[in-house]
Amino acid sequence: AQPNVVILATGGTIAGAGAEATNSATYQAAKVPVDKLIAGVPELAKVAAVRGEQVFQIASESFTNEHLLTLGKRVSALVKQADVDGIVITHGTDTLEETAYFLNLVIKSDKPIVLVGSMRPGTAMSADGMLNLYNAVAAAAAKDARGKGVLVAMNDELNSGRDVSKMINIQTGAFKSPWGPLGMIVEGKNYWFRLPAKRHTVNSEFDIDKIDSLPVVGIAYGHGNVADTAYKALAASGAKAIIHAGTGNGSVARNVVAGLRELRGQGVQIIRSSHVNAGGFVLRNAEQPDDQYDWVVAHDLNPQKARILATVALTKTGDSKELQRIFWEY
Ligand SMILES: NC(=O)C[C@H](N)C(=O)O
Repeated sequence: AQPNVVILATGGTIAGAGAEATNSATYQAAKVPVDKLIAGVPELAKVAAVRGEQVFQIASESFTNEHLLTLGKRVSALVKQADVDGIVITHGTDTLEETAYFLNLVIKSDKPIVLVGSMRPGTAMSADGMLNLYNAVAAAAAKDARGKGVLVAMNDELNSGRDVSKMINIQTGAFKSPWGPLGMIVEGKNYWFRLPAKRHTVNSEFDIDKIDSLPVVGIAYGHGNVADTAYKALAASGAKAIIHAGTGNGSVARNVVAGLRELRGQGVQIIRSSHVNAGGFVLRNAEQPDDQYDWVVAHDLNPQKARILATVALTKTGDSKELQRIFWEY
């Protein structure tokens, strides 16, 4: 019998439509329903018995914590079913890396969960959605994709949902991992080269079935001439942790240090990340005395991924040492 793959559709450009075939960048996201997406790629039937569910129909920049919870709980329920072998999630590309990492942390299953999007709407010349969707379904249907954590299948690559990030906003090769892809997918066949080193899915201490709300975690950007205004505003509006999207090695401007120490004194967790493009790697006690200030470093996670991990971790602990352990391990 064929493997059963469920496609959970959430919107994005892969469900987008533009006025003309020349509109590769000017179009409306989240227009085409999942049944039409599936009907558009009849070859899917060759690799799996596919059925679709429309979970949301939104552009991914509008994803909220509530969307993450709803989607996560649906994925968790489906992977427990004996008649489901793999899950594909169609998703806008803007926050795809966040949702992929979230699911990688909270879904207790080794069944393949594969996120996919496209950079061009289906109405455009050289639209990339059809092939990406075909490859994502083929990847999710394959036994060899099990146990590798949540995956992203785009542009012939299989990337870890933990590492992958949208690196450019136009080209189809937009998704890259700073540490390289796990494998390639060509003509619907997976070729693996490496495995994730960090804890995920079945080896994670987090479980979506036990999470019913997520705390607010904010991100503030480090740059020249910066003040502590944004950090303080985030804390005042209820953020339990603030990700410092820092310069370089998560460095913190002289003008901001005192404000962050004050916020930490009030109980807000301060997490140093970096906004350098090729993947920041923030070292503890380098640039700033984290032990002394009781701050946390985000390791190699970019600011938006650090937000996801902090949000999930804070459902279990408010202890900064525990948070730091979690940032090393996931
Ligand atoms: N390429 C895309 O999917 C971009 C779109 N803004 C989205 O994230 O929904």
